[in-house]
Amino acid sequence: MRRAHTVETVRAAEGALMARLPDGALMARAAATLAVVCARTLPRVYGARVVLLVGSGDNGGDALYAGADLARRGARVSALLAGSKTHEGGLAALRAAGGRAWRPDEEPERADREIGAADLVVDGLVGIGGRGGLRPPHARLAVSAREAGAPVVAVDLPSGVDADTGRVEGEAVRADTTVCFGTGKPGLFVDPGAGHAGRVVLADIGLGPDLPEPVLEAFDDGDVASLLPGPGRDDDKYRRGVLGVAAGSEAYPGAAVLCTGGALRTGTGMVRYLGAEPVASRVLDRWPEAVVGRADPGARVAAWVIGPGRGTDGPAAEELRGVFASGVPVLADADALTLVAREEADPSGREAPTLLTPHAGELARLLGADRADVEARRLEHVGRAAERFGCTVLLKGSTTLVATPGRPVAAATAGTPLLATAGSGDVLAGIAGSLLAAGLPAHEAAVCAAQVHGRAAVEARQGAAISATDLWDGIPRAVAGLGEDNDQRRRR
Ligand SMILES: NC(=O)C1=CN([C@@H]2O[C@H](COP(=O)(O)OP(=O)(O)OC[C@H]3O[C@@H](n4cnc5c(N)ncnc54)[C@H](O)[C@@H]3O)[C@@H](O)[C@H]2O)[C@@H](O)CC1
Ligand SMILES: [K+]
Repeated sequence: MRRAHTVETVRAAEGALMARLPDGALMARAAATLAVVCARTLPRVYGARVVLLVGSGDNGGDALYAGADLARRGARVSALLAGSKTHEGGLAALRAAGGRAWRPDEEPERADREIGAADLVVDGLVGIGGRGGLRPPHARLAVSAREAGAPVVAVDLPSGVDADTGRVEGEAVRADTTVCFGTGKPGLFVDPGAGHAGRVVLADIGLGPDLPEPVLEAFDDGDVASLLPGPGRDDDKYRRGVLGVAAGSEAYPGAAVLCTGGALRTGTGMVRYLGAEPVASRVLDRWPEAVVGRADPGARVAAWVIGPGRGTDGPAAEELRGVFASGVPVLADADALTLVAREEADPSGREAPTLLTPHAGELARLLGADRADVEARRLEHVGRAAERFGCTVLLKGSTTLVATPGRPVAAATAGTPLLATAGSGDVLAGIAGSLLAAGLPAHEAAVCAAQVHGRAAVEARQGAAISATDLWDGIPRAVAGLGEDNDQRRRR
């Protein structure tokens, strides 16, 4: 699992470490790893054309020292000095190694040409000292780098991405690889920043002992595989968990079928679908293995999923209050979230695990915030919702975030735009509900479900457009794929 810290904590940790080390030692460590990654990106270092985009801070310094290393190994290195000043030591090292340096604001077309002809572009415009959208000439260089065919390696984070939030105002560099120093930055794992970072490589510069708890943890397939419950030899269907599904209504029967399918395909012991006819029969027609019964918040289940397509009328609100009053884990989605936003039901006093799964619009309503604000600062808003309702909140989107009070926010890294399709959220609710019923804590159930859901979309159609029902087939393949990865890891 990769960890991320805010700029403030990174600066504090760097300060503490630097006080114990000789001057320049930390930057030398950073630049050495950066040079190794750059060299690996090139088919051959000798003779390669490397363009460094250099801003006025230490991020530019890292790029210059790494460029000097590549120049010593025979690369033709050119540094475009975009800032009002330049890291002196780095510039001297580059020149001593035979690299060139010049100012692109004086000859912008020449800069475009040089970037266009490069074998590798290194983005050292701004790092954690960046504030707001990129200013000229940085912005123009970011665009040229994006349009050039060469791979782009970003230093610490892609310039133009806000390190703490992932926000992008205006232009930003699009990297193929980001080499981040000491620890991840949240903006590398939260969209839109995550979409600019490419592959994230962590360079250990010895910051570990000086770092506090992270603000964010990014979960990949291996992390999720080790958390997923497998069916044990002695398990029967009750031990694997009975999930109560209170979803769907006459107007929206599909939600009931989709959610039940999501749960069954994840491997839940048994689904009890609780709702009226004709929806119950529709569920049974598609999933004969489900057990159906009338709506009953007192039904004996290990966990509940409530809300998708269920409606927001008086009986729906009463049912939700009844389910919240039960002592078992509850996942509330869709219409249930509307009822919570209207204060017709309140999960905040619950002691059993509780998971709310809003998209940005629903989260905005839950917090009385603006949707565009939620989209722009997802990390902050998901954390705020978790505090407000005293439970776990999963914010859907291209990077799914999961917040639980007192814990680092989790990011699931398997998001895909393929999931932006009607009914996909109902399937997610079923997957997460199944994991709650199997006994996973809400935080783990949520992040595992998001990862499985993302992989299921990719598995289902190998990149082609999908509909929500395709996800059913993708789920077992996704779970099996995660397990394989884990087995391989164990064998190594
Ligand atoms: N502090 C340390 O110990 C280490 C720092 N390192 C590097 O140092 C970086 C941080 O260095 P700095 O604090 O000098 O900051 P940066 O190099 O990230 O950027 C600061 C400079 O960029 C300019 N700038 C800010 N926002 C801008 C914008 N939107 N458009 C154009 N210019 C803008 C500022 O005027 C300032 O001159 C890290 O990201 C990392 O790359 C590494 O060398 C590892 C060690
Ligand atoms: K950068």
